[in-house]
Amino acid sequence: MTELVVTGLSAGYGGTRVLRGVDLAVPSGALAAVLGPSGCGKTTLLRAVAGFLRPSGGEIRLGGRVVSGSSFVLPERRRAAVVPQEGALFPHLTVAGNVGFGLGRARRAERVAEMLELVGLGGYERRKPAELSGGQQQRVALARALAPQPDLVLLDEPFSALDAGLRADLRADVRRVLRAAGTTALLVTHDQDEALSMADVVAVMRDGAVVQAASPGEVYRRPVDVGVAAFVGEAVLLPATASGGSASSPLGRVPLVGSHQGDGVLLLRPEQIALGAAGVAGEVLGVSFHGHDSVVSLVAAGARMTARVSGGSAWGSGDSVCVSVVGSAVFFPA
Ligand SMILES: Nc1ncnc2c1ncn2[C@@H]1O[C@H](COP(=O)(O)OP(=O)(O)OP(=O)(O)O)[C@@H](O)[C@H]1O
Repeated sequence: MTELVVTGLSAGYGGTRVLRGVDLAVPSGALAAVLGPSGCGKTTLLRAVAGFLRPSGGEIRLGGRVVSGSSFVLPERRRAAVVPQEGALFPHLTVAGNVGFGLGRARRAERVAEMLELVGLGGYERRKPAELSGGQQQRVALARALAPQPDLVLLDEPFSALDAGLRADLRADVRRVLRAAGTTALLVTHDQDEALSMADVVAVMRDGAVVQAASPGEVYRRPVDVGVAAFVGEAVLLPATASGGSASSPLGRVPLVGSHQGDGVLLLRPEQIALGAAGVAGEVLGVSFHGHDSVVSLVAAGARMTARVSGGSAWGSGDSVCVSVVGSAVFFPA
């Protein structure tokens, strides 16, 4: 059982502080995605957990053992494996040589075969990395990371170099492989789709701290503030005045999650904005088609917003529409 618990972690480079009190708990066997804008400290957190960086304060526990804090455990003694962005394979070694690198001789061949089977690359043992696609190379990198049976796998934007289709396939595969191995994992990404679709826990970072860590559904539906709301998924933010379980807004009275009083901001998601026969009058500003759905930008009662409608949109620029709200909104007091 390898729970990862990070408490009040501070770290930086030279005199510059990057992590400012990071708190994060990843249950044993869970995958946590660390999501945040460029430069917020995601990779720095991963490097501190791996042991490549000595934190200036706070604590990291791995499976109950302090690896950073009152004592400092060297990276090679942490039983953590890193899967970097790309280019991590030894080019002169075969696939089998890469996966078996660092394994004891006794069970090496058996373990290599087992790992390659797990990542769907049985039969590729003799290939060189240059003879593999980008996605296959990342699978080999994952197989190599898992081969020594680490307690924790650290993935640093492992899909960023791949095209969209391959990325989606590989995400699902990596999730399956990590679950099958029962390994606790930390995935650094700036891709919200990746975080929401893969993770058990999404940790949103901002300015060197975790501002919310919860299940993907919780972070999407109950973001802790407007910043998280706008960063995770698309947000429709409307001025509103709350009284009890509902609020008055440009789209009329909207039911709220919880009870509030006074002025603030309403959060709705584009799929909660319905275009139909009833509601507040609005005008379509533009439509972007995405295959499975379309995003309609519009203005209603002086407020700009976007609606997500399934399939091809029946609307076009300049059309008059009636706008209503589906479900309840999160309210952030001013
Ligand atoms: N080796 C280093 N020396 C000095 N400063 C660094 C070093 N590595 C990163 N930084 C700085 O630390 C801050 C956080 O960097 P980090 O790589 O952790 O961010 P990130 O959230 O992973 O960003 P990205 O999504 O762009 O990879 C940035 O301001 C960066 O410039």
